[in-house]
Amino acid sequence: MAATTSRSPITPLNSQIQNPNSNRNPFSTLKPIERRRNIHFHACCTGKSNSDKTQAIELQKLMQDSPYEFSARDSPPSLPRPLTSAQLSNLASEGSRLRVAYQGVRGAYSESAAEKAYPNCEAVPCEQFDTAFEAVERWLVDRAVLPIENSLGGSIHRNYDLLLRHRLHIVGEVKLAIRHCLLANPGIKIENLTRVLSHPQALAQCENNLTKLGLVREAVDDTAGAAKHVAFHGLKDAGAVASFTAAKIYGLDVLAQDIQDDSDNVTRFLMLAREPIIPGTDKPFKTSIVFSLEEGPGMLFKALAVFAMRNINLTKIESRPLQKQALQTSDDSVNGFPKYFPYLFYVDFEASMADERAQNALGHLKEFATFLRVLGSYPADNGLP
Ligand SMILES: O=C(O)C(=O)C[C@]1(C(=O)O)C=C[C@@H](O)C=C1
Repeated sequence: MAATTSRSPITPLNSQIQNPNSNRNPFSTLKPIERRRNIHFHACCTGKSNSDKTQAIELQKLMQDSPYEFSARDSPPSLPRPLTSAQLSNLASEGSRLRVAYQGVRGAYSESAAEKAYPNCEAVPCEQFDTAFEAVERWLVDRAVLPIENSLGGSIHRNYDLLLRHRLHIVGEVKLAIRHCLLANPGIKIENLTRVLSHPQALAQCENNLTKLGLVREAVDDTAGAAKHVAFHGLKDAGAVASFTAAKIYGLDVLAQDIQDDSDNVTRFLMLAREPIIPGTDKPFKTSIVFSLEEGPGMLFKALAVFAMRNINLTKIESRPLQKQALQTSDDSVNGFPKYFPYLFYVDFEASMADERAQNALGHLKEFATFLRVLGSYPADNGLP
């Protein structure tokens, strides 16, 4: 995978999570155990070493005792420890174990994506997407792997917004084939089910099949969390849409496999880091940017033309409302409402920032964009999902 450049200390974006004495050195002063802003890390991890395994077994016992999510607040000693300088120097060498944050609990697709992106990594579960971003910013982990779009369900808007709010860099992408199963407690049959729990994206990807089964959908934080909930509560009327792996972890039966509405169900995940990678031209690269434009006829057309005229292929465009911007002046509004809403445009294109065409295109775009940020330039995942 792509190597990082030198790992200079970062300043956390939000002063609430910055130690005032930190002097910008994350090792000397950041205290991850003192949780602020209500950060919850799931304490279980994919233990592979002996000590990790012992820890994982202990945590499993605790989880069995309690049907509720086990969080750092409940047991501070099991919080992920800050990286040591020795670990950091190891990170530069091939095959070292990176700590990679993902959203969800064990058995989530995001965990598989993290392991696909970084094969020897220690996948660190986080309750929310924001937590995963913050875990990287606070040097608790090295990377985050987060879903950004799915071939059936479309964009994961929350992560687009978080990409802008946080200052992490996209350092890679990984595509994962998503094969959903309908899971239930042992002995429960499909006809016993009245409702089904899962992540909203997963429910959307199985929309037609779940409608045919007449099941009421209930949204939860992640697919594996749904499986865990069904198992721990011994639910008889509810199933979960989750992975085969989640069925094994939580001891559920697989009532149906491949229940996604289309067999080609692929989610694209982004790999995020504190430092950007140095873009190359030795292999296919992609670049992700976000920009805003003045309101006016043809502005978006003009913006996209900077790529077309240089023969740069766009692979994705997403628009999101520009939040927290003051509403337009009264001259611009009709009956007290703004005449238009300001938008941000997220664009992915097939070129490296090391490519002169990309540099010229962005130079051109800057001439009339009101805001422009490069989110990352990274090797494209053109392999089989
Ligand atoms: O809930 C999970 O298992 C996740 O990893 C999240 C997620 C998503 O947010 O899109 C990831 C892949 C699938 O598309 C469904 C759910």
